[in-house]
Amino acid sequence: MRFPNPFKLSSHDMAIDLGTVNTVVYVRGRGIVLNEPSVVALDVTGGVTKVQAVGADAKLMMGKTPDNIRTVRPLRDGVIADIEVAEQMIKHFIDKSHGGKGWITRHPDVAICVPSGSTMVERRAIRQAANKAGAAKVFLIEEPMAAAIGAGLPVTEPIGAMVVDIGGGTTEVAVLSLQGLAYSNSVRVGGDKLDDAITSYIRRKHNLMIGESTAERIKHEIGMARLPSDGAGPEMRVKGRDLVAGVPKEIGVTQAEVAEAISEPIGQIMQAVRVALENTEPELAADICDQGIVMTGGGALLQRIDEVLSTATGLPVIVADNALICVALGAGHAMEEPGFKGVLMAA
Ligand SMILES: Nc1ncnc2c1ncn2[C@@H]1O[C@H](COP(=O)(O)OP(=O)(O)OP(=O)(O)O)[C@@H](O)[C@H]1O
Repeated sequence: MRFPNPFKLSSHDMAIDLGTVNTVVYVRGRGIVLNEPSVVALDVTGGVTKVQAVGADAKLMMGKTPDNIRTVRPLRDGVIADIEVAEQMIKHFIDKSHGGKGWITRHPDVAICVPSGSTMVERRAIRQAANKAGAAKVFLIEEPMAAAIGAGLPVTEPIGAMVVDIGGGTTEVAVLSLQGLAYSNSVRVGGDKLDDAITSYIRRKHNLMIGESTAERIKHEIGMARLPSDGAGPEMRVKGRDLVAGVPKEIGVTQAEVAEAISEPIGQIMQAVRVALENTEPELAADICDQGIVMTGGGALLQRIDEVLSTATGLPVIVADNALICVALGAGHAMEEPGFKGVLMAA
């Protein structure tokens, strides 16, 4: 097993949070250099598959492509679902992070974040994809550990800390102490499940079919983890296809409806945290009682989710600064700082 020696590392070395929804890249000495959707658009004309666009450009095409173009998200639930497309995406992002030129003259060492609940097979797939994309050495770091380092928690000390990282595909709940995971649980419920719940609710209640991007926009604009205290809350105009008449239609959706729609997946996330607390050793539980719970990931930005978690657990809850990039920041610091080297796993 070899860990990256910080004195030998070159400025090409990087940490990648390869997320289900977003990929964030940290380059040694430069910090976060890229934050783009994990989406690839493929041109499949005449049986030959070519990459048409990656990242933000590909996301713009989602749900709007002609027959010969397919948009693909190569990760599902935090792990690789389509290895060939994932490789192309990683290669594109590595290349772009170095300005699109020259990096290939010195292959970088790469630290990649993996869900704590991922299997050996899933981890091997990530390592292979990174190697084929041009990485020299690949190190893995568990997402909750990276999130905790990125959030500035005292992971090297004998103090228990709890992190709840709500991503697009998974929610990671972990208790950390002394650079290790004392408890971890990864449930395959995250922002995507909230979007799906909004889509099904609007289909059922309003007979309107909406696209993935519209569901996500509704969540960002008026999504709330609990029913608004002032009645139905604000309304958003939403467009889609009427399932009965088969024509485009616009309706109004209220904040209370969205809160009702997402209540089930929110409940599943709360349940995962309760299970984690039940399984935490008493001394660590005492520390968590003092320090509270830190939330990271894009899902932590859902309005009032911190309040819901605090009510469900009776503990103080803090949403980390930079919640969306915490994992990549933490993985980057783990590569750069010798004090954290114990958290990197040789893949
Ligand atoms: N303001 C917001 N309100 C609600 N949800 C949000 C907000 N901002 C981002 N999100 C959601 O956060 C999710 C993306 O978070 P993040 O980038 O942490 O996930 P990821 O790393 O791609 O996923 P995973 O860790 O599961 O692989 C998306 O579902 C997105 O819709």
